[in-house]
Amino acid sequence: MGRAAMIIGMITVENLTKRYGDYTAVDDVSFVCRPGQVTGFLGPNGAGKSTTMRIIAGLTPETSGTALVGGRRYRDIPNPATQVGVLLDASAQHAGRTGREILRLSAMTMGLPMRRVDEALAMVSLTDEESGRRVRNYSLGMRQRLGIANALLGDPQMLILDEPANGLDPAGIHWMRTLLRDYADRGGTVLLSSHLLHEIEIVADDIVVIGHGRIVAQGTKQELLAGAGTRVISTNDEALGQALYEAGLHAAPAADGGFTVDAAPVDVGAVALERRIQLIELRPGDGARLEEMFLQLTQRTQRDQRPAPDALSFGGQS
Ligand SMILES: Nc1ncnc2c1ncn2[C@@H]1O[C@H](COP(=O)(O)OP(=O)(O)OP(=O)(O)O)[C@@H](O)[C@H]1O
Repeated sequence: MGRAAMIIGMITVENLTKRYGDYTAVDDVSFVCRPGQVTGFLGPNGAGKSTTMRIIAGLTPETSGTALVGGRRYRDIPNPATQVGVLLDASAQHAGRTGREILRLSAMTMGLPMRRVDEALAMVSLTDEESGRRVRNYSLGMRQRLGIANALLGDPQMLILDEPANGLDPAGIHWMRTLLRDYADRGGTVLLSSHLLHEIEIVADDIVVIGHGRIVAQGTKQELLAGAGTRVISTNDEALGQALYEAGLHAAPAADGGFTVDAAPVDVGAVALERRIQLIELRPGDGARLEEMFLQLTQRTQRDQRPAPDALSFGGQS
């Protein structure tokens, strides 16, 4: 494949840095979002997700580095909304207009036929009655749906969504996941941010974790979860802990009983078998370590300290 074919539909962020005075909001960030994949952009509040996405969407100038969509800077793309759909702040939509008016204006700006407005409204399940109401009377969930409709209006190849699940109820969140999965399965590229690990874990193929402006982990979901070791619970955890220790395996007690062990399930099972310890549960770890890392990151953020990036580096390449 030639370089031109490779970059179609890719979002490429390279050594991106954004400083506000002395404060570095985004610090040498690099990652790639690929067609057919949902890339989850995960980080606690204030980590730099929105700033990175605003730079990608051409709304905030970078201090250094590059952010390209389909090989070009956003502001160099003619009629960009037909290439990349963006939802950054659902509450920023004009409160005095109706949902339908907002979409009609966008369609006109993009030179799209008005039937796209109905198609986009149908895609996000906003009824005629709802789309005829003024946005100031919308719930946050309805604003998110309208924002997603706006992002999808130009039938773009790429989507950039900042915390789109905010304000959605469980059914709404399920609906959005299905929509994003289908969109990616049809070859679309999705960059999706969230401050909730669980939300990202369910829908994303690739995960980029950011804290204090820096990437602290990135890779495919499998890669990041593969490092999660083995979860084991037995009828005699005291004996199991001793046996694992003697076998030279590092085992950390888990909050809900048993251990998370830095080894493959087959090795943990072998130790238990040798000591005739009955197991109740033996399975690959479920991202506990990713969760632990993310929790540390969140706690550090709340204490407003800078983390030592090395102490947090995890799994795949960073
Ligand atoms: N215009 C600005 N001037 C000064 N500092 C800013 C500006 N915009 C963002 N910041 C700071 O940059 C940091 C990153 O903010 P950003 O909004 O990108 O984080 P985030 O990961 O999107 O968080 P959240 O989940 O809370 O939206 C924050 O500390 C924020 O206060």
